[in-house]
Amino acid sequence: MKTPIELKILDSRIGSEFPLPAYATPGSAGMDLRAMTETTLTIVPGETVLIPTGISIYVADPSLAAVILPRSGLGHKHGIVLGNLVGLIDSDYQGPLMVSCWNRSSEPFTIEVGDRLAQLVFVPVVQAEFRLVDEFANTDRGEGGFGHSGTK
Ligand SMILES: O=c1ccn([C@H]2C[C@H](O)[C@@H](COP(=O)(O)OP(=O)(O)OP(=O)(O)O)O2)c(=O)[nH]1
Ligand SMILES: [Mg+2]
Repeated sequence: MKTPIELKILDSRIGSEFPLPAYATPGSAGMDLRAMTETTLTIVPGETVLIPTGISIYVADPSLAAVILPRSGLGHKHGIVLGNLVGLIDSDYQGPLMVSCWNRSSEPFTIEVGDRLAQLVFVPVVQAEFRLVDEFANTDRGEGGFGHSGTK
C-alpha cells in the first residue's frame, strides 16, 4: 500500500516533457528528482548550486518526512553530491523542492535540463519530548563513543 502525498507541479515541463518522480522498480526506496533549470548548467569544481525540481510536496503527516539523498552513480563517479549532504523535507513544508548540488570533484560537471540529479525517500519520524533527569540508567557503553572501542 503506497502512502498518498500531495504534489504540485510548479514547472509545466514536469508531467509533459519529463515524468513525475516515480519509483523505477517495485523495490525502489527512492524516486529520482530532475533538474528543472532553464538551460544546461555547468557546475565548476567546488561550486554549489541550488537547483529547482519543478515540484512541491506537502507531506502533511508529522510522523513522516522526506529526505533528499545523492544518487550513488553521480556521487561516486562524478563527485556530484548534495551541498547539505542530506536534504530534510519537513512535513509542514510547502515550498519548492530544491536540490543543493555540490561538485566536490576536480572536473566541471554539466547538467542538462531534466537530468535525474538526486533522489527523494519518504521516512517515518518520531517526534520526541524531552524529560529532564539527573542520572541515566547505567549501560555497558556508558559515555564511550567516537571510536572508543577501536577498529579491530
Ligand atoms: O535539500 C533540501 C533541504 C530542505 N529543503 C526545504 C524543505 C525543508 O522543510 C526546508 C527547510 O529545511 P531545513 O530545516 O533543513 O533548513 P533550515 O536551514 O533549518 O531552514 P528553516 O529555517 O527554513 O527551517 O527547506 C529543500 O527543498 N531541499
Ligand atoms: Mg530548519
